[in-house]
Amino acid sequence: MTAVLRLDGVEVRYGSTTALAGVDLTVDAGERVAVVGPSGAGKSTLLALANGSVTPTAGSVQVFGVPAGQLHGRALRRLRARVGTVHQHLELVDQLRVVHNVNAGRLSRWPAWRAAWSLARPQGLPEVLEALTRVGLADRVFDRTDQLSGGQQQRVAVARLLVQRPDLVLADEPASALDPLLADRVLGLLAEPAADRGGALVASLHDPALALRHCTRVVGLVEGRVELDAPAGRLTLGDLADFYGAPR
Ligand SMILES: Nc1ncnc2c1ncn2[C@@H]1O[C@H](COP(=O)(O)OP(=O)(O)OP(=O)(O)O)[C@@H](O)[C@H]1O
Repeated sequence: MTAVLRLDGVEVRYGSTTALAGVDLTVDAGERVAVVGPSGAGKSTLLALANGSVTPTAGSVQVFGVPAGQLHGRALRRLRARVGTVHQHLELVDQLRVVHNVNAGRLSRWPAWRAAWSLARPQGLPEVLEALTRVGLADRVFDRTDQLSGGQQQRVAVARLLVQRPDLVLADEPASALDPLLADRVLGLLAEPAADRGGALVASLHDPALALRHCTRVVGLVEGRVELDAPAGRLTLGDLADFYGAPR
């Protein structure tokens, strides 16, 4: 079986900073992986490798069996359509209405004329409304995105991913601005491709309880190295507190 994501001996350096050092990690279909670790441990860098926005200084990264970073043209677009990211900084266009930001999730599947036409007359509205309903924002579809709160904008980014329908979901702190009920709802949505379509979820999560509730596996990074890799079912909140070195 081809792994959804495979990192072999990966190192990433930004100038004199080593963000990841000798990381080996294989994520198989159906897995929901929580990436945990202190601030600066390399979690975002790991996710960025998986969507090709960062290339390794050493080692190799394969996504669905294909070397990421070595693709061009149609093959690259095909891979990008299968990988959906909820970025830590969301990457929404503030001045656009919510509908346009959600539709951005499927631009790679649309011809250029349809994408351009959609700015004047939004295309595929039923699917956009369905995605927004699932994140609890159906009533904000035509609002300007910068009029939404931080947590609402985070849910727009999740709705954008839902209309994309990716197989591999990469989520960088996707619930950081959400209340506990919404956080659970959003994690459930992000886990669907892993549960239903043979995809996978890799999510950076600072909340250990969310990680244990929604993920099948926990990978812990410390200073760019994998220091913990265990099935979520074998870990307790106390284990994760120990991992972070928190007093219990
Ligand atoms: N573009 C960059 N240029 C220089 N250094 C960077 C860059 N991106 C990340 N780093 C450094 O790489 C290391 C890992 O950063 P990364 O963002 O992957 O950590 P993180 O675990 O996601 O942190 P956080 O939990 O605070 O988001 C840090 O020391 C960071 O300062």
